[in-house]
Parts: sequence; C-alpha cells; structure tokens
Amino acid sequence: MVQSSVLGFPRMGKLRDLKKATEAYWGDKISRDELLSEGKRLRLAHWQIQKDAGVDVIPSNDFAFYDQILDHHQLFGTIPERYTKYNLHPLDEYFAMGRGLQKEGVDVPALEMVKWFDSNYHYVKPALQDNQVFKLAAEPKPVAEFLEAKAAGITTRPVILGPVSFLTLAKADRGQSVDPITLLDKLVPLYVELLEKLKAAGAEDVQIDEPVLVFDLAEKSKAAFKPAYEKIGAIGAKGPRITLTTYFGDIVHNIDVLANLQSLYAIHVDLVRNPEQLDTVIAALGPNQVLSAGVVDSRNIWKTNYKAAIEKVENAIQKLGKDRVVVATSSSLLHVPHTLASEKTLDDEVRDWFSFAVEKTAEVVVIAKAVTEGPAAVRAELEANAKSVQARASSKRTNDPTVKARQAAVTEEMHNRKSPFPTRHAEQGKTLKLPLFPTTTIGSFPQTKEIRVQRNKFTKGEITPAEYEKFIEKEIEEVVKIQEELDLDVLVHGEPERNDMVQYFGERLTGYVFTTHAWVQSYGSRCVRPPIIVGDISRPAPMTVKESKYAASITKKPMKGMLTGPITCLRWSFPRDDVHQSVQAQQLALALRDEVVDLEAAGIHVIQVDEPALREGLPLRSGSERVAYLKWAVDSFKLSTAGVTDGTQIHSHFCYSEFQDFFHAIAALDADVLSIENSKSDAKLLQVFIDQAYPRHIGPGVYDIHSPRIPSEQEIKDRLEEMLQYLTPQQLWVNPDCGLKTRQWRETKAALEGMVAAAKYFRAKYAQ
Ligand SMILES: CN1c2c(nc(N)[nH]c2=O)NC[C@@H]1CNc1ccc(C(=O)N[C@@H](CCC(=O)N[C@@H](CCC(=O)N[C@@H](CCC(=O)O)C(=O)O)C(=O)O)C(=O)O)cc1
Ligand SMILES: N[C@@H](CCS)C(=O)O
Ligand SMILES: [Zn+2]
Repeated sequence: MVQSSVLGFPRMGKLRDLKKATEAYWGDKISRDELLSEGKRLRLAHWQIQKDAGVDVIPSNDFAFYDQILDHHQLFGTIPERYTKYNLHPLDEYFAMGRGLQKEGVDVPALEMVKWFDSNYHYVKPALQDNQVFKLAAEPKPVAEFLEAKAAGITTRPVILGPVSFLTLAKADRGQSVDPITLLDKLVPLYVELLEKLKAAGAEDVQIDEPVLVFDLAEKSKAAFKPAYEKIGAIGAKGPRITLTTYFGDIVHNIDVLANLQSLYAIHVDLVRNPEQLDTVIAALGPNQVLSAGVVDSRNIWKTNYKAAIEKVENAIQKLGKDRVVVATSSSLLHVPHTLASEKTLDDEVRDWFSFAVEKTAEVVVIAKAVTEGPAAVRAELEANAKSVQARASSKRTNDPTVKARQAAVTEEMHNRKSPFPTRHAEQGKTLKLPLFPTTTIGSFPQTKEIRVQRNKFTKGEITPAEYEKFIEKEIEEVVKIQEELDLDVLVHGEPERNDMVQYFGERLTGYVFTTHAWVQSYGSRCVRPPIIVGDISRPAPMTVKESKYAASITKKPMKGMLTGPITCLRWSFPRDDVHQSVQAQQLALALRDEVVDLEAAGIHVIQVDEPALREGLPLRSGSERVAYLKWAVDSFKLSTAGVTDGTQIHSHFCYSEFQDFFHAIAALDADVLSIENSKSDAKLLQVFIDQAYPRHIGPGVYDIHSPRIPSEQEIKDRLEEMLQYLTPQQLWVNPDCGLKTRQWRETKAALEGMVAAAKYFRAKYAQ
C-alpha cells in the first residue's frame, strides 16, 4: 500500500487565530495559559483535519508560537546568556529572542531573522558561542506534542530540523568566531537522546529535515554528514524510523552522503521543483529504503495535476514497488494558505484552479489511493481534476495579446538610464539639495488599528470612496507633519492606503486575482495575503500617483514616491506555473515603468522601487540557473526604472544583509541610492562595498524595525561610526532597516528622533 504524507501544516488557523492570540498575549490582553490553550486547540484542529482527510502520516512539532527554528534554540539549549540571565518564563524568553524585549528592567534586542531558503518565511538564526554547550530541554517539545496528539487518538510523525541543517543555518553570535558545523559532534548525542525519548513515548517514525542538502554544501558540512547520521542510526531499534526530508531543490550533487546510509528508513525529495532527480535518488536507495515522493506543490496554490503527479509516483513504484513509495507534499504546507473554503468572493472559473493546505491534504490522499487501488477507486476525482486542468489551460483569462505585443517591442536601450551616475548625481543635487548623511525612512509608517478598521469599512462598503480618500489624506498630512517635526530630509507619504506592499499592487493590476482569507505566515505573528497571478499583467490606471502627489503638495521637502519592484511583486505573489517567471517579471516591469514615469510627471523626483525579494529569488545553488535568473531579474528592475530623466533619483531597498554572493547584481541595478538591512548583522558585511569600489549611495539600516525595542541615540551613533569604516561620508544615508508599518507611533517617533540626532552629529563632525 502506498501511504500518504504531509510534511507540515500551516499553524495560523483558519482565521489567523494564532496571530490574534499571540498579539493579545503580547498586549497583556490574555494570559499565558490562554495563549497556551489556544496553541493546543489549533494543533488538535490541524491534526484532526489531516486525520479526517485520511492522511496516513501526519506531522507533529510543526507547530510553533513564533518560528519552528526558534523552538530548536530552546530544544538544544542554545539560548545566549543575554536572554537567560533574566530568568524569564520560557515562553517569554522565547518571544524575547524572536522580537526583543524592553520591559520592567529587561532590555534585550531580538536575534537575527533571515529568509527561510527561497521563501517569504523568516526564521530566527541560532547564535552560537565559541564554548557552546548543548543541553536537551527537560521536556522536549517534540515529545510533548507527540504525546498530546496520541492522547487525542492521533498517531503522528514528529518533525525536527536535522543537526547539519541546524548548524549550517546557524551563525557565531556577535563577538564569537566559532564555525557552527565544527560543533556537530557535540550536538549529535542530543539527537540520539531525543530520538530515544520519542521512541519511549511511542513514536515509531520521525521526520528529520535536512533541507541544506539542496545547497552547494561546504566540504566540511558534507564530510560531517554521513558520520553524524551513522552515529544517530547506531541507536537502532531504540529509536524511531527516520525519514530524512529535503525540499526546495534537488540533492543530486550531494547524493553521495546519503548512499548506503542504513540508518535512514526513507528519503524525501521535492519532485515538484526537481522531478529529474528521481532516478538518481532511487539509484542511491538501499535495498529496503523507502522514497517519499513530494508531488503536491507546497509552495504554490495551483491544484495538483493528478495525471502528471500519478505518472511520477508510478515511475517510482515501477522501480521500488508499492511498499517502498510514499506520496507526500513537496515540503511543509506552511507556505500556502489554510483553506480555499474560506474564499467567498473568488469567481467560479478561477476558484476551480486553486488548492490550499486543506485541499492539498486531500490531494495526497487521492494520489496515494489512485496508485494503491488503481484509478477506478478515485475515478470521479480524477475526471474532475482533468476538467479543471484543461479549463485553465484553455482559459481566455490567461492570455492578453496587447501585453504580448508590448513585450515583443522591448529594446535593450529601454533598460538603461540616460547618463552615468556622476552626471545624474550632479543633476539631482541641483533640485534636491540634500545635506551630508541625508535621513529618510523606507516608506511605511505605523499601520494603526484605526487605519485597518477604516480600510475594512471601505472594503465592506460601509464608508464611501470619498470618505476613505479623505481619511487617507488626513493620515498623509499627519505623517508629513511628524516627519517635518522630526526634521527628516527626504519624506515619504507613509503608505497608509496600502494593505501590503505587494497585495496593494496586485489589486490594481490586470491579470491578478486576490483573496479575502488566504493568509500565509511571514514571520512571528505577521502574515501576508499574496495575490495570485492568473494571466498576462498590465496596468489599467496609475496606482500610486494620487497619494504621492498629494503628499508632495503639502511640504517643501523632497517627497519620495514608493513602488514595489517587479521581482518582489512576482515572488510575493503566487505566480503562474504555466509561463516562465521571467515573462511575468517583464510584464510587471512594464506596468511599473509606466507608474515611475507618471510619478515623475507628477513632480516626484525621488522614487524608491523596493526589491526585497530579489535575493530570495536567487536559485539556491550557484551555476547557470543563477546567472540566468540574475540577468532577467536585473533587467526587469532596470526596465521598470530607466524611463526617467537624470534629475530623478532612483532608490531601491532590500531588507536583508546577505548580498555578498550577488553583489554584482545589486550594483548592476544602477540605482542612485540603496537602503539595505544592517542593524542586526555585522557591519563587516559592508566590506564588499569597498572591495567592489561601489560608487553610488547607500543607507545601511541603523536600527531593527522588527522589534518594538527603541534604540538609543548612542547605539545609532556607534552603528554609523562602524559603517564609516566601510563607506564614505559622501555615500552614507541614514535610515532604518525597513518600513515602520509594524511599529507603534511611540516607538517610531522615539527611534527616529535618535536617528536624526545621530545623523546631525555626524553632519556637524564632517562639516568641519
Ligand atoms: C517587508 N516584508 C513583507 C514581506 N512580504 C510582503 N508581502 N509584504 C511585506 O511587507 N516579506 C518580508 C517583510 C516582512 N514581512 C512582513 C509581513 C507582514 C507584515 C504585516 O504587517 N502584515 C499584517 C497584515 C497586512 C495586511 O494585509 N493588512 C490588511 C488587513 C488587515 C486586517 O487584518 N484586517 C482585519 C480587519 C481590521 C481590523 O479590525 O483590524 C481583518 O481582515 O480581519 C490591511 O491592512 O488592510 C499582519 O497583521 O500580519 C509586515 C511585515
Ligand atoms: N516600502 C516598504 C518596503 C518594505 S520591504 C515599507 O516601507 O514597508
Ligand atoms: Zn524592507
């Protein structure tokens, strides 16, 4: 019998219940016990959904109150002393690591948070010490959650991140120099201990995620892999059977570390991304080892094409037999929304094309049944699926000849600014007249409860468009006034009209559809509702000009227009899977080019085109795929921005600091000013700007906006001082790491006051 398996389920709940409970706990509106019982309710509900769907292998320990990797910091005792010293309750210590804490004598910043592989999910990076001691938690969470499910009559397969991935995704804490992977021998015994505890609790199976196998692993990590798993496997029957999972890429280049690893019961591979790896992986399996075939896409919302998925699974069965193949989701379903059933406003044509987590759970069951019992057992499902797939392929919604014609007319020249940077800089100086160390923000200001409530009323038709517009104007006025009082140099309108930096544009572009409840966790309690690209994209009307023009009209200071770039619009949407992403990116670029030109014509001479998703789109392995991606990604940005005159200053923003491996692409964007994240990472990363003799302007973020903690003026000065070791005073802009929409006004004002004061200090110092 071919079993069905889910690698992880989204934890927010149908109505973002976890977000609401967590934020209520942070705001002292519910007690710790109430939060803990809400977590328990959600876990049970999610296990029950999978059980009711008939899933054979249901995951546990995929739940987390903030981040599943952060859970592992507590599981293995890698909590830096700056958190443990306060003797907080473990849940509060956990949140302090995730989001910082500044309360009742405690003042500690958050740990660094970075992208989870090439997704829009963020994990909290383990920060390890030179003399790191690991210690298994007294009551390990994977054991507790396994027992919780067992008590509810549901047998689960606990999920843990493997030791090689845990260490590869970790870093040396600030001021430390340990190479995390050298700690593997110390960490492995804890895995052995944990597996024994799981087995003693009744777990027959465990899922160990080793997604780093899709990377070009450093030799050291690669060499350490096999011995580590041999040690883990040595517990034999005292431990559960291990299914080792990989996802988001192929593992062909690392297959030698898995060959003959008898300690593994099964190996899971992502056959949605890389179906071509199947034969190599099968050839590397030992005589009794099982293949977990990830054939249901966990990263996108398209209905699975049953015929194609069944073919992949049958192919594996032919070589291995039915007992050695499992049908699975390609990775955790964390990356897709909860259920399509909540969507009441989608039209029937497109609704029929989609499948969210609950529906994908049912899909693995149907595929497993089809290959176990034969297609007749699920004939109705297969026929309905074939009809949906066919309907989408032939729909008029997907194809717009006008867009195609415009793409065919794109020339090389359209990608380049008229003059090189020095000429542009001189031109821009004449109108902008900015001081040294110019201060600015990244665009958004606090999205208050009031803003959300008014937008909600507007969406529901409870207030008129004119009333909403008036409200937004009032918000813009307030934001402009505050920035003038703070004495910032380049102002923004604050983005109060935007629900999200991608969804907002999706809602204004043809070719997109959007949802009402399709939330996906981005980090901590924060969720996004990615719009869905279903067809060719075009811009029927200006999208941002009205608000930017209004903002510019009420101040004498330069006003920065704010747009989301083509790659970020693409990657933070659910893209089409029937057209290459480069084609979709170019369509977005053309739509944005029109917007940029319209903003300039409206008198906006500083325009920021955010591309925070540029890095996350980078193929996970170096090589030709990366080169090709960077070409079309950079071209899309350039196409969107190059329509302006020399006097218009183009900014771009990236809220991550890992740009070393694709610095040349950032440089190739030819943006006049870049703002990047830097407050939580080492300023040494800026060395690349010296090494590459970067000629243009840069604002590395001077404080972390993900945390409610207010940085002191001195901290910001120290940060700027460090930056000046790598950047010239003429190059350096002063700004936060990213937009301020998640912050409260009190924190925002206090932090920006410190930031402006710090900039003025350096301005005075360098004026002498
Ligand atoms: C900059 N980042 C972004 C990423 N991805 C994006 N798509 N957008 C980003 O900005 N990735 C990397 C980073 C970090 N990530 C995030 C992600 C999410 C947020 C955030 O603040 N999310 C909000 C939801 C935003 C939104 O869409 N809001 C809507 C709906 C608001 C709402 O909940 N309305 C209520 C009713 C109103 C009420 O009574 O309150 C409802 O629908 O029930 C809107 O504003 O209209 C979040 O809250 O999670 C930030 C950074
Ligand atoms: N302009 C956006 C960028 C976020 S990455 C903002 O400020 O929220
Ligand atoms: Zn950002």
